[in-house]
Amino acid sequence: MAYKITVRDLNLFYRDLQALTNINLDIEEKRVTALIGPSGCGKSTFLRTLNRMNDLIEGVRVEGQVLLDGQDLYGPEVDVVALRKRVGMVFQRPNPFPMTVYDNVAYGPRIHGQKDRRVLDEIVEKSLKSAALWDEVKDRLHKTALGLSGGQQQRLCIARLLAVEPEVLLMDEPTSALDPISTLKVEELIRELKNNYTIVIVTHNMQQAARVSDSTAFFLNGELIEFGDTELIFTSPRDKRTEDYITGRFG
Ligand SMILES: Nc1ncnc2c1ncn2[C@@H]1O[C@H](COP(=O)(O)OP(=O)(O)OP(=O)(O)O)[C@@H](O)[C@H]1O
Repeated sequence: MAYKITVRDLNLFYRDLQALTNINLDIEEKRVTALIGPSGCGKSTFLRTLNRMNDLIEGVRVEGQVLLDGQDLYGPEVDVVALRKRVGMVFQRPNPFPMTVYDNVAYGPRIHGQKDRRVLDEIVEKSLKSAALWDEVKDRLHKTALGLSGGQQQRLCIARLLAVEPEVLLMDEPTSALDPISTLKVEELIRELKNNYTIVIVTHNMQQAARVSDSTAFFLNGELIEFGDTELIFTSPRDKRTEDYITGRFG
């Protein structure tokens, strides 16, 4: 089994508050890993350690190692901009830029120096197709992205990520602001995307974790309580706390 990301003895502090304690976890390549647990248990904090988004928060201190293809993300020579291109992130609320659909998707490639219109056209089409959005927007590429529905906007944000050819997609409750039909579309998309990408998703929705993920990690109070095959976690958890959570006894 190939591991894309390996986390070793990871601790994270927000000043005096320890938000993650001694996390050890291996994330498999081209699989979906779900992070579950009650509010405040550290899921989003952990997700952000995987592309150093926590660097943007004042007072954060990280100990331990996060290896991407064996290379420590927190090493001194790491180029954080290049890292975030390899490990992209989708947020709870879709956040398209106030520009056209086309320009949203072309934004990343342009920043990285791509100017050739034909190449950009190809990237935009390919990314929108990969995000299962092309058919819905091909006739409105040059209209504002803000006119799309919430679900379409979220898939556009995914297309925008795909345009810079990432390897890992981090998704922080990507469907929490969407209606049920848009949610199902994004879930379908996630299952498609894992053929080509390693995906880590935070979700509050147990059914969603069961539907989309291959592995599930259960966090509680900043600790990783249990990690394993999603089916096993949901049918025969080893830890009583995992069982209590997935059966809705708390959280
Ligand atoms: N920017 C921050 N500054 C200080 N403390 C923070 C910050 N972000 C999170 N925390 C704290 O770290 C702990 C973990 O928070 P985190 O947001 O990672 O949990 P979560 O499991 O993602 O929660 P939720 O499901 O509600 O989003 C909480 O105690 C939270 O208050």
